[in-house]
Amino acid sequence: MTERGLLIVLSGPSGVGKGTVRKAIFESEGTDFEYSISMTTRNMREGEVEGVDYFFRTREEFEELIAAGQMLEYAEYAGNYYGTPLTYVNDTLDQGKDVFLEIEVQGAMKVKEKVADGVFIFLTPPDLTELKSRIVGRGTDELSVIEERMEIAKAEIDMMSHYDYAVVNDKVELAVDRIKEIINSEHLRVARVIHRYIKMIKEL
Ligand SMILES: Nc1nc2c(ncn2[C@@H]2O[C@H](COP(=O)(O)OP(=O)(O)O)[C@@H](O)[C@H]2O)c(=O)[nH]1
Ligand SMILES: Nc1ncnc2c1ncn2[C@@H]1O[C@H](COP(=O)(O)OP(=O)(O)O)[C@@H](O)[C@H]1O
Repeated sequence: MTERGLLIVLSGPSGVGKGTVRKAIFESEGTDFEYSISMTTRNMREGEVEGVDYFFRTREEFEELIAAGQMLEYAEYAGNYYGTPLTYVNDTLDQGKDVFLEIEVQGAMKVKEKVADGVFIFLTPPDLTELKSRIVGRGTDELSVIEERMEIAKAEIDMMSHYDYAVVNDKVELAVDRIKEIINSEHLRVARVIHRYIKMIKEL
C-alpha cells in the first residue's frame, strides 16, 4: 500500500497574500505537491482560465455538488461559494502525493474537523496596518468594504491558535521559504518515518 500524501492547508485573513504566496510556491524550485483547484460561483476575472484558476460553476451546480457530498469543504465568502472538490484530493492523497489547498479560514476549519493529520498553516500580516494597506493597495474595494474586511480579518486572526503553524508574510520569498521548510520537516516527523520503515521492511 502506498503511504498517503500530506494534506497542506494554507489559510489566513483576506488580503494577507495567500494567493500571491501560493503562486510563488508553485513557481519556486523543489516543490513536489499538487495544487487542488477550487470551485467557485464568482464571476471569472480577466485573464483567468476555467480549470486553471478555478472551476467556475453556477450556484445551482455548486449546490447540487454540496448535496451529493462531493465537496471536502465549502464556504460562502463575499456573496459567493468557494469549495474544494473531494474526489481530486482523496485520489491524489491515495496516490501518495501531497496536496496543497489555499482557502479562507472558515473552510480551513471544516477541513481540520475532517482531516486531523493535515498540516494547517496560518499566514499572518506583519501587523494590522500593513494588512489594511495591502487591502487598500489591491484597489478592488470601497472604503466601507475595506472597514468590513478589516473587522472580518480581526476575527480571522483570532482563529490562529487552531493552526499548527503561523507564518509571517513580510516578504513573499521569505514566506515561501518558511512554508517549504515546514512541509519538509513534516515529512520527517517520527510517525511518518516509522511508517516508511515498516513499509520498507515488509518489502524486503
Ligand atoms: N473555503 C474556501 N475558500 C477558498 C477556496 N478557494 C479560494 N478560497 C478563498 O476565497 C477567497 C476569495 O478568493 P478570490 O475570489 O479568488 O479573491 P482574492 O483571493 O481575494 O483575490 C480567498 O481568501 C481564497 O483563499 C476554497 O476552495 N474553499
Ligand atoms: N509580502 C508582501 N508584501 C507586500 N505586498 C504583498 C505581499 N504579499 C501579497 N502582497 C499584496 O497584497 C495584496 C493582497 O494579496 P492576495 O494574494 O490577493 O491576498 P489574499 O489571497 O490573501 O486575499 C496584493 O496586492 C498583493 O500583491
